[in-house]
Amino acid sequence: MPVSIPPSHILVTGGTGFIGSHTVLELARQGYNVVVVDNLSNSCEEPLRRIEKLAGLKDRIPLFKVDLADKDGLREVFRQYSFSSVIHFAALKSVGESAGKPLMYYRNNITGTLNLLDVMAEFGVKNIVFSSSATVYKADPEGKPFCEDSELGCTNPYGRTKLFMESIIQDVANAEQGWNAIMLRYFNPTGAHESGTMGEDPMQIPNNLMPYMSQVAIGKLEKLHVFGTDYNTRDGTGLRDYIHVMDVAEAHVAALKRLRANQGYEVFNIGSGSGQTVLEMINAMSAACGKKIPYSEDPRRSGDNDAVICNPTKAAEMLGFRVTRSLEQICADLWRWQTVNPNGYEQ
Ligand SMILES: NC(=O)c1ccc[n+]([C@@H]2O[C@H](COP(=O)([O-])OP(=O)(O)OC[C@H]3O[C@@H](n4cnc5c(N)ncnc54)[C@H](O)[C@@H]3O)[C@@H](O)[C@H]2O)c1
Ligand SMILES: O=c1ccn([C@@H]2O[C@H](COP(=O)(O)OP(=O)(O)O[C@H]3O[C@H](CO)[C@@H](O)[C@H](O)[C@H]3O)[C@@H](O)[C@H]2O)c(=O)[nH]1
Repeated sequence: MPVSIPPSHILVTGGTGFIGSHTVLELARQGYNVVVVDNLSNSCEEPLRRIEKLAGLKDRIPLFKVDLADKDGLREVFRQYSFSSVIHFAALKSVGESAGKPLMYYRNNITGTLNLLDVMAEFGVKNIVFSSSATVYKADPEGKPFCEDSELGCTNPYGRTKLFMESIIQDVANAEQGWNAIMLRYFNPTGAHESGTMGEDPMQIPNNLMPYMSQVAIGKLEKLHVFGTDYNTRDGTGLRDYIHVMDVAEAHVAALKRLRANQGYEVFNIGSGSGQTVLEMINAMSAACGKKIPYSEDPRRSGDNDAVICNPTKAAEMLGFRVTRSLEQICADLWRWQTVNPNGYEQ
């Protein structure tokens, strides 16, 4: 009798969140079998229903409502499915909140990652793509683009959890044969899926520029606060490297393929290579939605840097990854998502 081998799956932690859900969509579209683990602390199940429709799936995407703190719950997922790789998005991500609640951030992000790595090792799953961030880089006063070997160092607990998690994964990969680990350091993911059916759905008042701005544009918030006009940039406002969330999703599929090259531990920047100031983003979003976005010029937000730009060369050369979506598309897709879903996934 031939033995039937169960199909292998990709485990996506945090797969109902903003970047996770767009990545699950891209994986499903490319024919991968996906299983999601998420405690739904910052998301809901609805994105999975929308992915199933968009990708034309006949079956539901399995979702385990498990907290990564629950090691037994995680083991049960690994007992039920055979995984070839894990994409690990699940984390708390607010820089400001992390300064006030550092222990919550260290506990959630680091304990969660330790448990995940333990269970992966127990079940012999040794391929991982990890969500890291440009926040791990030490601020550069001249605003030079960051390369993967630029100096590291960050000033907030959230960023430090990312640095620690990178180091933990690197140590595990160095200690034991067979691990392949890819750290993706994203710059500023934003935008939404072009269908207008998926996007970012902040549970509270958004902290980040683009979701805040789109809620101002639709009239849910009164005006945008421009944090600082005296930065060392072309118009004095903060400059960042914004990247379409579907480009970020595609970078994950490229990274999954790269895991097969058995290169051990690798780090890649994921950004466009060019930056826009806050005032330039206001103009781009105003053009997309056809109305003025009211704003006031306010003092700097503590901890912000002048310019944060990516050098994307390594990802282009080794992952074959390049951004294909423009700033105009980022704003148009974000606006479509906001107008079609003024209350996010809540219906
Ligand atoms: N959005 C950005 O600008 C950005 C930039 C750089 C890096 N990142 C990183 O990318 C990842 C995804 O970010 P996002 O913007 O999609 O955030 P998100 O909050 O939308 O998604 C994270 C998901 O993880 C889940 N989660 C959190 N802690 C968990 C736990 N202990 N157990 C199980 N599930 C848990 C949340 O419910 C949520 O669905 C995060 O690791 C974040 O730090 C995000
Ligand atoms: O209401 C707002 C929000 C932001 N900004 C400015 O807009 C720029 C972008 O800010 P934001 O969207 O909050 O992104 P960052 O502070 O660059 O941080 C993001 O990008 C990092 C990677 O570069 C990630 O690690 C963080 O989690 C993610 O929040 C900065 O100059 C802010 O000062 C405003 O002027 N008004």
